[in-house]
This record gives sequence, structure tokens and C-alpha cells, in this order.
Amino acid sequence: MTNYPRIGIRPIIDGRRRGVRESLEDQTMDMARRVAALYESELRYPDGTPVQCVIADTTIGGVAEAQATATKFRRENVGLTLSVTPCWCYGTETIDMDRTMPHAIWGFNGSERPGAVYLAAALAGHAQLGIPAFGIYGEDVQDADDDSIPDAVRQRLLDYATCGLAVAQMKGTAYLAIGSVCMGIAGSVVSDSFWGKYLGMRNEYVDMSEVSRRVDNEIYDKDEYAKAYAWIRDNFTQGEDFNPEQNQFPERHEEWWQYVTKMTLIGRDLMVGNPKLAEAGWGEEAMGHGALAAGFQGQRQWTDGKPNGDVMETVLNTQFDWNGTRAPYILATENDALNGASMLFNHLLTNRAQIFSDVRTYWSPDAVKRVTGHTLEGKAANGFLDLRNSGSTTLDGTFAAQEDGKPTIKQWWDLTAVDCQAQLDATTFHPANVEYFPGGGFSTHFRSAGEVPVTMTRINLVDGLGPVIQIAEGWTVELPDEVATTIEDRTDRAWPTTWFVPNLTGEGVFRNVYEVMNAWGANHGAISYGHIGARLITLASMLRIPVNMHNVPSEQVFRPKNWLGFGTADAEGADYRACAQFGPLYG
Ligand SMILES: C[C@H](O)[C@@H](O)[C@@H](O)C(=O)CO
Ligand SMILES: [Mn+2]
Repeated sequence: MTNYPRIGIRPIIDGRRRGVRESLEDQTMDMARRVAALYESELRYPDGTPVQCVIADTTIGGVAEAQATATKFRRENVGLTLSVTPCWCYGTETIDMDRTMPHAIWGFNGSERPGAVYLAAALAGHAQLGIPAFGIYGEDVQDADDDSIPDAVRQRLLDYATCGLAVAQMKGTAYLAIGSVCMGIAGSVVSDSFWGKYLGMRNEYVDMSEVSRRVDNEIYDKDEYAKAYAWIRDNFTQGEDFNPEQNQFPERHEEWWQYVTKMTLIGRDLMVGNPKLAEAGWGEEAMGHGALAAGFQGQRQWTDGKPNGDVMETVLNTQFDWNGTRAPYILATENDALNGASMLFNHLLTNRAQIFSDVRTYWSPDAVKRVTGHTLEGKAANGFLDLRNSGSTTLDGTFAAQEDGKPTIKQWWDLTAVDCQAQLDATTFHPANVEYFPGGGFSTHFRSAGEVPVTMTRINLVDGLGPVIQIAEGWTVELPDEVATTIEDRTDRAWPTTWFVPNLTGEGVFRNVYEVMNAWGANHGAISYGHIGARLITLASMLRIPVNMHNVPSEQVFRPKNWLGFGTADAEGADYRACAQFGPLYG
């Protein structure tokens, strides 16, 4: 089993003996146990196992116990801490001083003993020492013997832990670039200072020739290949060839299917290794690159001569294959590492597959009317963004899986055979557009279901500033079939289609759909199921990545309390100032 990072829980207490400490021991330890129980029952790691907590051996009344706890937490692979207290305790004598992991404090809102006073004192210490920490405090006074966790507190506790675990899970892993810069796309210029200093990850690189070397030398598990190939041929429906006749090569399809299946196994093995390869004498290849995310350049040096990477990218980003259901592998198209990082954030916050797309076109109501005669209505009334990747994306992006009769992307452990079949039924694989992809291969086509809550995000690098992140919550929309086909025809009917409408707030770039398109910082976006903007903001603050645009309601925004010292009226400006002051987490 993967050695996932754990949540360290620190019960903080008033150190005075002869009555005070003794009277608080049970209540304080009990708070820690209740939070641990909450986390263990509500949160899971990507492999589906419950999140693990480590509670300090004793309550912490002073520095000696704080140090002993830090030692224990290092041993136990703790990646974030939460301090809890129902009472007054001694601020800087008890806080966790580790600057390389997230911290939060839950101060019980009681009147008998002042948990809130400790919270304020300890967070003032954090502000003064320059160690970011989140504060959690219930709105309504609770009695000392009330062991319930109020809903708002529960929400904050879960927000904090989910985001902190995302930070901790990235640390020490790798982004693997398979190939290098794709067609001059800035996001595929891999920035080791971003990955290393902000995410704590290393960059690994292999040339795309490594993929063809493994195909040529049969460096993959041949038994698994036979199973994978049979499954793909049985389950993937080949659709129409949209190429002009002189660009159709039906005699090569069989060879392409074999090749792209091998690429899929090889892409995965490059990322995470495969012990089967060692059994066949390929010990080094069996190790993999420890990659939590990867990217495949594809265009153009590979696709100009060989079958494209669309099937590989689609299958790896999907939550099932010939072996059944499983966590998705995060694999960015065009080696757009910044979109890969955006997908990774979304994935770690949700444990769900992620859609990679070009943010391709703004369709205004007038343009749709002119081209198709159709009047946009409902959520699409103000126009929509055409999200369409150049040939691949996760099959979960069909939203063919259903929860309570509604389209969704499930967590992989909840996917049923019916869900998987529905996703396959919604998808066709078309011979790739030969003008773009002279080496052939197959592209993935489906239309995403409408009325699904989604969040589109993207990290961009700005010279002189560093990374920034943009976040747009919104909904998918569907169009009548004829209108949809006309619009797809104008780009490429062989590619996956998702139509997206951001939630408009009437302010800034969210005053209309066009402005959101205009403000998008690059050609790609990472699209997650659900409205997860608030969690992305919290995660970004933990990593010190300022948010340059978002449409998340302000009451949902949750950042370290230190941010308030940088201004309270202008939250966006304060975020920039705080991120600049604290600098990257591992800088
Ligand atoms: C096939 C084309 O080159 C596409 O790959 C291109 O338009 C992009 O996807 C750019 O992001
Ligand atoms: Mn693209």
C-alpha cells in the first residue's frame, strides 16, 4: 500500500497543573479523537482507503510536548497539522513551527474556558512569526460538555484537511515530461522552479523515442497487452472516418490499434513502473519515474510519423480499463505541464478523473444564431465556451455515470459496471485527422452531458511574479443535435466536446461569458466535476499561488488568517501581497 501522508492532530492544553490541566485533559483529548474520527470516516486517499490521522501522545501544554509531538509526527509521515483546544493555552509555546507544511487551529467556542482566546493568541503568533495558519471557530457558543461538531466547523475542518492532504501528497513525487515543448506551447516549457519550489515535486524527462524503443523491443507485459488489446477492440466503438477519401487508410487501422494499446501500457509504466517488467529482465524500466502526473508532447515530432497519443491519454485519464475500475492517471495532452498541475490539483481535491481541454471558442448567442439559426436559451442564453481537446480526454468526461439519476463523474470506487458501459456507449473512436496527425491513430469523440456543475481552472506563469491560478465555476450545457453537429463540424467531429457556461457575478471578468474567455490565460483548461473553486483557493493559498480571477462566493473563501494582515477590504490584492511575502512553500 502507498505510504500516504497523515494528518497530525495536536490537542493543546493549559499547562498549569494542580487543577486546571487535569480538569481539561479529557475534553481536549476528546476533541482530537472526534476530529480524527471525522477525518477517517469522511476522507479517502486516491486508492480509496480511509485517510489516516496521528494524534499526539499527550496533550500539549508547553514546548517540550510540542517538540515531542513534532518528533512523533516526523516518524509517522505527517504532512499537515491541526491543533485543537477548548481552552486558553500558551500561544508561541505550543504552536507547530514547521514552515513546510500547512497548519490550522480549531478553537472551541465555549464560555467556561476560552478556546477562542488561545486561537487568537496563537494565530497572532503565527502572523508575527510568518508561519501561515488557518483559524477555525464555530459561530455559536457551545456548552463544555457538548461534543458535537457544528456544521460550519465541520465544513472548515474538511476543507482544510482535503487541501492540506493535496499539498502533502504532491511533496516528493514527480512530473514526468514524455517529450518536450509541443508546438511552442508555453505551458509545456516545464519550469522546475515552479514544480520544485511551489509543489515540492521533481521533474523527470524522457524522450518520446523511449516509447517507440519499448514498442520495438516489446518492453511491456505481453500477457497484459493481450488482455488490453482484446478489451479495447471489444469495447471501443470505431466511428466514421471524417478524413477526405485520399486521407483514409483503413488498411492501417489494425496496426494503429495494436500500436496505441502498447503506447497506453508504456505510458503508464513510464509513470509508475511495473514489477512485471523486472521479471522479463527489464529491471530499470520496471522502476518507473515516480510520477503523480505526466504529459505527452505528441505533436509534432511524434504524431508526424506515428499514431497519436489520444487513446493512451484517454485511457490513462479514465477511471477504468481492462483491469476494472481504478484511480485515474493524470496525463496532460501536449505536455502542457501547467495544465497537468491544474488537473493534479483538481484530482487531489476530489479523487475524481479530470477533463483536459482546449479553451477553444466563445460562441455568442448572435454567432450561434447566424451559423445554426438556433436561439440559445436556459443556462446557455448568454453564450458558451467550446471546450474541445484535440483528440483525447477522460471517458468520465461524458458524464454518462449517474448518481440519483443525474450525470456525474464518480469517485472510481463508486463506479458500477453500468456506469462504465454507459461511458463506453457514449463514445466513438475516429481515425485521426491526417492533416494534423499524419501518423494516424484514433481520436476520442463524445459530447459531455449538460446541466453538470463543473469548475475550470488553470495555472499560468507570469514573469517577475511567478505562478497565478484562475478559477471559473459553472455548468455544462447541451445543444440540440443539429446545432451541436454544425458546431462540431466547424472544428473536428472526431474530438471530444464539452460546452461550458461560467457562473456570472456581474463583476470584473465575470460580467459576461466573452470576458471569461478573454481573460483565460492560456489555450488549455482543466475541468473538474463539481464546484470546487473554494477548495482550489484554499490550496492555492497553502502553496502561495495568488488567484488572479475567480467567481467563488466570498463567504466560501478560506485562507490562512495571516492573509488578513495584508488587507481586508480588497481580498484579491491581499492575496497577492501575502503570497509574495511568504513565497513558495519549499522556496
Ligand atoms: C491539432 C492541433 O494542433 C491542436 O492540437 C491545437 O489546436 C491545440 O490543441 C492547441 O492547444
Ligand atoms: Mn491543445
